[in-house]
Amino acid sequence: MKVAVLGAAGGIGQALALLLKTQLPAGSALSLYDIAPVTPGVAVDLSHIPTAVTVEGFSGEDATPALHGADVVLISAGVARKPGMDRADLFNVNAGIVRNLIEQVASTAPKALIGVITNPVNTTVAIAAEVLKKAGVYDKNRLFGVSTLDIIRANTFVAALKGKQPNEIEVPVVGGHSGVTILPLLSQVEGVSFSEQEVADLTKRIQNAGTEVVEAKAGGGSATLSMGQAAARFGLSLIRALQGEANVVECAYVEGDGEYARFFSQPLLLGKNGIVERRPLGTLSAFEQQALNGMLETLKKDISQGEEFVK
Ligand SMILES: NC(=O)C1=CN([C@@H]2O[C@H](COP(=O)(O)OP(=O)(O)OC[C@H]3O[C@@H](n4cnc5c(N)ncnc54)[C@H](O)[C@@H]3O)[C@@H](O)[C@H]2O)C=CC1
Ligand SMILES: O=C([O-])CC(=O)C(=O)O
Repeated sequence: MKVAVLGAAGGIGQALALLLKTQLPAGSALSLYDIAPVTPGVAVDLSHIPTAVTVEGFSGEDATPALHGADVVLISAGVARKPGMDRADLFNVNAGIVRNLIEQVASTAPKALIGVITNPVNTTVAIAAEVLKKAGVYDKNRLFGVSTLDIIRANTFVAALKGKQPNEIEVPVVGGHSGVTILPLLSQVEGVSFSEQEVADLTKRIQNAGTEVVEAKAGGGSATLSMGQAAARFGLSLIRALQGEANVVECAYVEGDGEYARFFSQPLLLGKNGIVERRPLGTLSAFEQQALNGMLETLKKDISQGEEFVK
């Protein structure tokens, strides 16, 4: 299996590359690309770690040398937030970067499973879909917005509140990946229950967790290490599914049946061709139903901004 990371010299990219170098199955290939000239050096650095995963690094304007034969492409290229900014403020710079990189994926690795990390995810995934469509290679079962960070944060916060081990907790998080569009389904977490106040407070903390990191880093960027971990979890799940493992389920932001919005994060059964089954959201509490209704206008606006950008 070959995994390409685009944006590999950045904060997320380097953390992700390290985790993939140490956790991909033996015999895998890791291919790193970033516009930054340091990228081949990042690959040389990683290549000294004794695992059976080969590493190559490419820099400059052309991503295609990194993409040949890629089974999975994870994209974190672009700019990150500073305090006072919203994820949507990244659109002006990141929309063009994602369009350009997806055009190269479309021409070089059209069958790859693509995970978009670059913000604003609610919009960049719509851009990616439209670019792939224009190129005639769009398959909605192969394109994912990576929202795994919301899930691992939710697991951490719930475990801490309830005195559980973080690995015992799995919170489905649905919707999108910014502000009110992030909706943790706390009513579905097994083995714990919450007061109304706890639900309100936890939901708000999970929705604002990105901003919590941006403010704590005080102008030095946004979440990189936790996002590296989240992207590694998601990328490794894609690889396990591609290799035929059964029952690999992850939430991600994908095109579905449009019941709520064209793109929506929901639990997905993954397989050798990407999404095998979009799982229903299940029973929602009154709080969750209200939050779901309340997010749709924002989410739809974010999506149409991406669609319009490519038109
Ligand atoms: N989906 C999610 O949950 C999360 C998404 N993010 C987003 O991920 C993105 C990256 O964040 P960081 O790694 O912290 O930023 P960073 O600034 O540390 O790294 C970004 C990398 O992208 C590269 N880059 C810029 N333009 C490029 C281009 N045209 N082609 C190739 N590479 C290019 C830069 O050289 C840099 O190495 C941001 O948009 C951020 O908002 C961040 C955290 C969570
Ligand atoms: O908040 C940001 O800008 C980065 C991000 O998406 C997150 O940490 O969830």
